[in-house]
Amino acid sequence: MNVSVLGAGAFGTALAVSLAGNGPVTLWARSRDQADAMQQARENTGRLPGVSLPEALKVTDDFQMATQNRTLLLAVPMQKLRSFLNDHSDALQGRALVACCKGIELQTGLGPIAVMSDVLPDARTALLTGPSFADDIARGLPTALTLACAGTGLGESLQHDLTTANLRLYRTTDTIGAELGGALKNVMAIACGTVMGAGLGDSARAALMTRGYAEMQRFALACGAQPETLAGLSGFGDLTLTCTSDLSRNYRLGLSLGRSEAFDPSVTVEGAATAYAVVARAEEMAIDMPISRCVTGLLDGALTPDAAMAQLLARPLKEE
Ligand SMILES: NC(=O)C1=CN([C@@H]2O[C@H](COP(=O)(O)OP(=O)(O)OC[C@H]3O[C@@H](n4cnc5c(N)ncnc54)[C@H](O)[C@@H]3O)[C@@H](O)[C@H]2O)C=CC1
Ligand SMILES: O=C(CO)COP(=O)(O)O
Repeated sequence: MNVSVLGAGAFGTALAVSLAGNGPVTLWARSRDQADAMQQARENTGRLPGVSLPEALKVTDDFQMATQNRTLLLAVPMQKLRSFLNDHSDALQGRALVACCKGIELQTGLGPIAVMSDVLPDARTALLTGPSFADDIARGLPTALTLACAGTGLGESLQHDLTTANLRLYRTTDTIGAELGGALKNVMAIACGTVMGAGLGDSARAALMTRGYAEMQRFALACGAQPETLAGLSGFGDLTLTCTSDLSRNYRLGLSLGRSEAFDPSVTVEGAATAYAVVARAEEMAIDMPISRCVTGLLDGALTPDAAMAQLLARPLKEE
C-alpha cells in the first residue's frame, strides 16, 4: 500500500505516523523549511512535539513526488481546502482523495466532500472523520473512525488501506451525515467549553450536549443525512469527545470565551467559521439553531456567556 498525507499539521502527521506501521508513507509539508526540519529532527516539533517519526515515514515538500502514491489524504483546515485544491488541481484531477478536515466552508455552506467535487469534478472522494485526537493516534492509542464514501467499491478499498494497528475504520455511504456530524460537533464544543469556562456547571454542559445533538440532527436530517450516521462515531462519538476534553481546541476556545481570556489566533479552531456557515445556511432553510446562534454571538462579542445561557433558558417551553 502506498499512501501520501498532504498537510503536515498535527492531524496529518499523526495519521502518517500510524499508517507508517502498514508500509511506506509520504508526508507532504508545504514549506521546504518545515519538511527539512522534520526529516532531520524526525519530529514535528511545532504541531506534534514528543512523537518520533517512524523510519517508514518520509517528509517532503515535493508535491509531484508526494502525489505519485495511490491513496492521498488531505489534512489541511476546512477553510483552506478550496485554495489547496485550486493550487494543485493538475496533480489531483481524477485521483482518489480522502479529506481529513471537519467543517463547513464559510462562503458556500459546503462540506469537504462537496468542496472537493466542486473544484475537481473527476476526483473520487471520501472523508475520514470521527473521535480522534492527533496525539492519541500518534501515540498508538486505540481509535475508531468513520470512512465515508458514496461508492462502495472505493469505500471498501480505502477502509482496508487506512486501517492500522490502532485505527479501526467503520464505513458509511452517508457522506452528508459524516460531513455534518464532524462539522457541527465543533460548534457544540465551543458552547460547552464556554459554559465550563464561565463556571456554569456540569449539568449545563450535559444539557448543551444533549440539546446540541438535537440541533445537529435537525440540521443534518434536513440536509439529507441518515439518523444512524449522526448517532455514530462521526456525530455522537465525536460530540462526546470534543465537548468533554480540554485536548480539544474548539473546547479550549470556549473555555477562553467563558473566562474572558485571549485565545491564540494561530490555533486551528474549525468550529468558529463553521458556526457562522451553519447559522447562515440554517436561516435560509428556516431551521432553528439556537445554540449555534449563541456561539456566533459569543464569538462576535455580542453575547456574554451568562446572556447566552439566559437566552437559551428563556426560550418557549416545548416537548423534548
Ligand atoms: N488535531 C486533531 O486532533 C484533529 C484534527 N482534525 C482535523 O484535521 C484538520 C487539520 O487540523 P490539524 O492538522 O490539527 O491543524 P494544524 O493547524 O495542526 O495543521 C494544519 C496544516 O495545514 C497546512 N495548511 C494550511 N493551509 C494550507 C494550504 N493552503 N495549503 C497547504 N497546506 C496548508 C498548515 O501548514 C498545517 O501544516 C482540521 O479540519 C481538523 O478539524 C481531525 C481530527 C483530529
Ligand atoms: O476533531 C477532533 C477530535 O475528534 C479534534 O478536536 P479539535 O479540533 O477541537 O482539537
